Amino acid sequence: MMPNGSLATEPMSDVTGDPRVPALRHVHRAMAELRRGTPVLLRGPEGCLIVAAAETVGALGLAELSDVARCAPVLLLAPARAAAVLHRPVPHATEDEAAAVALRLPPGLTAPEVLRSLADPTAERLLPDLPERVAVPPLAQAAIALAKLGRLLPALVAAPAIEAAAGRLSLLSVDAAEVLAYPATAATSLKRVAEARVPLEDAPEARIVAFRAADGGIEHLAILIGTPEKTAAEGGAPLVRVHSECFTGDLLGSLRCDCGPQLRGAIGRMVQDPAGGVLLYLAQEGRGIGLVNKLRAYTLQDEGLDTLDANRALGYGADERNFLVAATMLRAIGVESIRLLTNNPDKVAGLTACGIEVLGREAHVFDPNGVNDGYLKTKARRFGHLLPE
Ligand SMILES: Nc1nc2c(ncn2[C@@H]2O[C@H](COP(=O)(O)OP(=O)(O)OP(=O)(O)O)[C@@H](O)[C@H]2O)c(=O)[nH]1
Ligand SMILES: [Zn+2]
Repeated sequence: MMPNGSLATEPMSDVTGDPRVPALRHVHRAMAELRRGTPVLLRGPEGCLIVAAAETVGALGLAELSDVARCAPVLLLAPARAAAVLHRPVPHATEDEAAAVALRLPPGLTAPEVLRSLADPTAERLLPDLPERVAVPPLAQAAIALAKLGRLLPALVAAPAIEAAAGRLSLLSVDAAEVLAYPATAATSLKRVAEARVPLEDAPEARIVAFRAADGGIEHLAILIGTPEKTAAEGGAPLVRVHSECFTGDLLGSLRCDCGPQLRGAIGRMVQDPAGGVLLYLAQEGRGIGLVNKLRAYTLQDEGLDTLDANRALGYGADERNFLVAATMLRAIGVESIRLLTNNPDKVAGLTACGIEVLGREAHVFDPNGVNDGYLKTKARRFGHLLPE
């Protein structure tokens, strides 16, 4: 603590020569390349794979990819999306096959709009015939992971490639291992970068501490209510809420979810609690799939899927969040034993696995509002949320 009671902020890691920075930098740049439709070269012991996101790639990116490719490109899809495209289950034998299914792309199917229709279940279906399933190239798992990190649909045009050719076109290359390690590396590199007192309507003494990872990505926030650090220093367990950002619910008051009432309700509970509280506001919108994909998931939910199946139909897992982010922030604040405000047993397990001692769970239930009734029921039925009898 600084003499005035504020938390010391720390210089960014590249200043201090953090060895994690180069790997984080490569992966962060690679995500941005995919997002703007530029191919990226993945390197691994098995060779190189040139990939471009089906959602964003255009004619230029496809031409660059073909220049570098050693053979005709395939389309990599997350298995759940591939099953929908092929109208049949897609069993897998290897780790790469569990992460991705490869489909042959006859020349006419590489038009950007056809690729997008294969990637996106909410897009108009343009494909006349079912594509053929082919062998999954090495590094497919990292390719799918990179698209997900970029909050893109997990669907990529991909081909084994020659590294020198990619270099000639100035295409970015990144180690597949760095991509797979990125979530944990970024989470453990989080540092406090700013702190301010921000009186809130419901909590006049609130403070906000901002955290940034060494990749320079989007910041996560901790809202401190009362004196949770003092409670922790004296051996007590403050109340903690791990809240994943929800633009629609938190800011707009969307009725589709229960996030708004849970956010305000958590602050209200913490103000009343003599131990104080920490509300972690994590930049993991849509359970980690991003706002754009959450909107796509909503479209699928309007067509009859529930919140879990909608995520899967997009090629994402049911919950893509990384609770190491929360654990790292709590440790930085000095709070390692907590009472957790949640109905979600996965949050308790996730934080415990990251070394946080969850001494108790407190329910955080709000009545359905007439629109989110099905969503809340799905959370209880399919995510195992614990609701009072
Ligand atoms: N993908 C997806 N995300 C959603 C949907 N509805 C809400 N979310 C996101 O879910 C996250 C909120 O989840 P949390 O409030 O942490 O809730 P939880 O994991 O259900 O557990 P609790 O702690 O019990 O509330 C936010 O990031 C929302 O944007 C949906 O239909 N699809
Ligand atoms: Zn929400």
